[in-house]
Amino acid sequence: MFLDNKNIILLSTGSFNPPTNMHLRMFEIARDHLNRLGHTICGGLMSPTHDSYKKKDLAPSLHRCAMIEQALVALPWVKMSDWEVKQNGWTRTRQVLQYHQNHLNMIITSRLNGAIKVDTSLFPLQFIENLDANDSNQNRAVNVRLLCGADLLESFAVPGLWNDDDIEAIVRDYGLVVVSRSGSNPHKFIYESNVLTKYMANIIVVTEWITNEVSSTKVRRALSRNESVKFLISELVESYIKEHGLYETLNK
Ligand SMILES: Nc1ncnc2c1ncn2[C@@H]1O[C@H](COP(=O)(O)OP(=O)(O)OP(=O)(O)O)[C@@H](O)[C@H]1O
Ligand SMILES: NC(=O)c1ccc[n+]([C@@H]2O[C@H](COP(=O)(O)O)[C@@H](O)[C@H]2O)c1
Ligand SMILES: [Zn+2]
Repeated sequence: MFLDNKNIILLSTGSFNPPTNMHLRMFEIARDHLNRLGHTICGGLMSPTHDSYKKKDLAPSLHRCAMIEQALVALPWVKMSDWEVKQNGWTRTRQVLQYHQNHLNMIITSRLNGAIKVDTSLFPLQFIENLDANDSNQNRAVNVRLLCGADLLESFAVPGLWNDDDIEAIVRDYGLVVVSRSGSNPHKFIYESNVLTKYMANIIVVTEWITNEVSSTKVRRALSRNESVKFLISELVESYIKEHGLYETLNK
């Protein structure tokens, strides 16, 4: 029932419309915290949601993927996964976790057998090299965990947004790493949920003491007003946005 796997890949899902410095910092904050708890962070994944995820002012995934790639130049231990955006429609987060965990298991098995050729590009080279150097099966097992902000956790309570089965499977089979966000109270939220309390051992709450309330919504608003977004998003992402004229006007 409890995830005792120490090797972790952090997977963050979201719109990333556009990716902000806080999306990147979440990975760093989580990695520091989990290292202290004795886990090994083998890598990170950012998985942008499909275009059919109807969200206001959502830029086409082609641009969101390109912006994530630009943002990740500064964070090479995290990779962008375009699997979600390549599907025929929106994919539920449980299935996103499942796909990436299966893919990872396949890589681990194939490296062990040294036989089948599997695409390893989603994961940092260092991680793949470590797999090859490590011949113990036990040490090779890696758990994909969902990395999210506290607002995403709290969205579990929005009626009709998440299947109860999915919530249970996510906390039971994958686990959560939740970064606090001002205005949220993840501990209280866990306490008020029976299923989250049942699996609380699989939920790691990371308090972000250096709070930073940058959000994609605020960045889009600043861009549409022709205000500076310097130090809120990476310079490469900013150049990409300007080059493609993104977020110049917003829907009312
Ligand atoms: N400032 C922040 N603190 C903690 N978590 C954050 C922060 N900004 C984003 N996140 C997390 O990043 C993930 C992706 O979120 P998302 O793409 O919705 O970004 P956002 O900045 O909240 O965008 P939007 O304003 O468009 O909702 C979510 O898990 C969200 O909780
Ligand atoms: N039922 C589900 O699996 C479910 C519901 C709502 C949002 N989500 C995901 O959570 C993320 C939320 O992103 P936003 O905060 O940008 O809306 C997206 O990646 C979305 O696909 C999943
Ligand atoms: Zn959001």
